[in-house]
Amino acid sequence: MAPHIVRWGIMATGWIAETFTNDLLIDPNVRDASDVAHQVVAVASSSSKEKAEQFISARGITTPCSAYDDYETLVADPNVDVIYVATPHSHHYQNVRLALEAGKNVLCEKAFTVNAAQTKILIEIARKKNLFLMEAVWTRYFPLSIQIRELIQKGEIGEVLRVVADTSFGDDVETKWGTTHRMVNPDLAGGALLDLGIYSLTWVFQTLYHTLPRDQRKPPTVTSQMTPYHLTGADESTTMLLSFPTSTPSNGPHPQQSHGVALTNIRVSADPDEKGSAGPPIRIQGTKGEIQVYGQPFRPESYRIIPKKGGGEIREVQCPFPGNGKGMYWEADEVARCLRDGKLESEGLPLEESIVIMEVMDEVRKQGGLTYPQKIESTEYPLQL
Ligand SMILES: NC(=O)C1=CN([C@@H]2O[C@H](COP(=O)(O)OP(=O)(O)OC[C@H]3O[C@@H](n4cnc5c(N)ncnc54)[C@H](OP(=O)(O)O)[C@@H]3O)[C@@H](O)[C@H]2O)C=CC1
Ligand SMILES: O=C1OC[C@@H](O)[C@H](O)[C@H]1O
Repeated sequence: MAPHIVRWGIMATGWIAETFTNDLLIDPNVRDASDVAHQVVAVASSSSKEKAEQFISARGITTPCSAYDDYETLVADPNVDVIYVATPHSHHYQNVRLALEAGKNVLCEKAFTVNAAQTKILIEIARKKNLFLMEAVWTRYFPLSIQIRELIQKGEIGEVLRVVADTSFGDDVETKWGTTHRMVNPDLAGGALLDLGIYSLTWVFQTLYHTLPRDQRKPPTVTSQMTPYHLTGADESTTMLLSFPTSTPSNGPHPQQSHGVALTNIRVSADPDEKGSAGPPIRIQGTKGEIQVYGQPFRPESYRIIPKKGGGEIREVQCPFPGNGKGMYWEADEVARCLRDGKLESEGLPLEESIVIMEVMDEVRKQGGLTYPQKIESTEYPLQL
């Protein structure tokens, strides 16, 4: 059967737009995804048309691909099926809304928006207009993540009661990020939480929340601490403790809560020697054993299943990246399949779950006293940022 072809429009030409587009251009057959195919048909840069043209030629795109010098023209292009939004967090609400208002489906980089109120409005608009919308949390679509969620659902490690996830870089923050880089710049909704902490939350949510039947998923309570970066006020370190209700009293003697510990830091590393000597950044602990995940939490490479004593052998599973990809093609394939099947959201990360995660981050910022400039917290539209 012929593959379902999706025509992408790329909004912005920065680092992740390059990486994502490179992955789109890898032949899906190398990852056994012959049911879908991707074409990059338009690229827009708010800086200049030349930048968009350079982006297209640097990727070696030889099929017809339009270059635009503004996002408005991109979202009006009738050849585009779906827009990939690759701008800083601060701009997601305005940029996604622009695309939705123009009738386009959207895949938007993480963190979805600056706050949950913005996310909710985007979802409302997408639903009203029958458009597909998804937060691009790529890690969720890795075969590794899918396998681990299935193992948990099959009861491989029993009831999962605790998950620890650490997404931390040990950078010389002042030298590496300065004050204006999007990683630390409050004007761009920078900081460890929205940039990296979301991956720790992803691991906590995809193991403790997403693995439950939908009607049993309940938002967690959260307590947290935050350390501001002295030069900008954005968080350089955030530590979160989440507590999920697990069962009703009628379920008998089971614990009533599972705990997620979500860590993020840009000054101390989860993997200081970059050889994994510090141990797994993710531990998923159940009553019958543990799953440990290795590699960066956003791009894990392997996992180990450690049964409780007497429960069998340790198993190690390597998860390669076919075609030398970064691993972003798996989320792109998910978008293509959803569009093919007429789905308006992805099962891997339902919109309701994106809202709950944004609400957790709102609460953590409230507890830590981190607010961003009013303009980027606003739900007003359109706004010139
Ligand atoms: N999934 C992943 O692994 C990763 C995801 N990300 C996410 O992707 C998004 C972008 O990050 P990244 O690509 O690293 O960022 P970059 O700074 O490299 O690129 C952002 C691009 O957004 C456009 N832009 C529009 N307005 C602004 C503005 N006011 N300031 C800066 N840029 C602007 C620019 O493109 P132009 O001039 O062409 O319009 C710019 O090149 C973020 O949401 C981030 O969290 C980032 C890295 C990895
Ligand atoms: O999303 C991300 O994942 C990879 C990191 O290097 C990057 O800073 C972050 O934005």
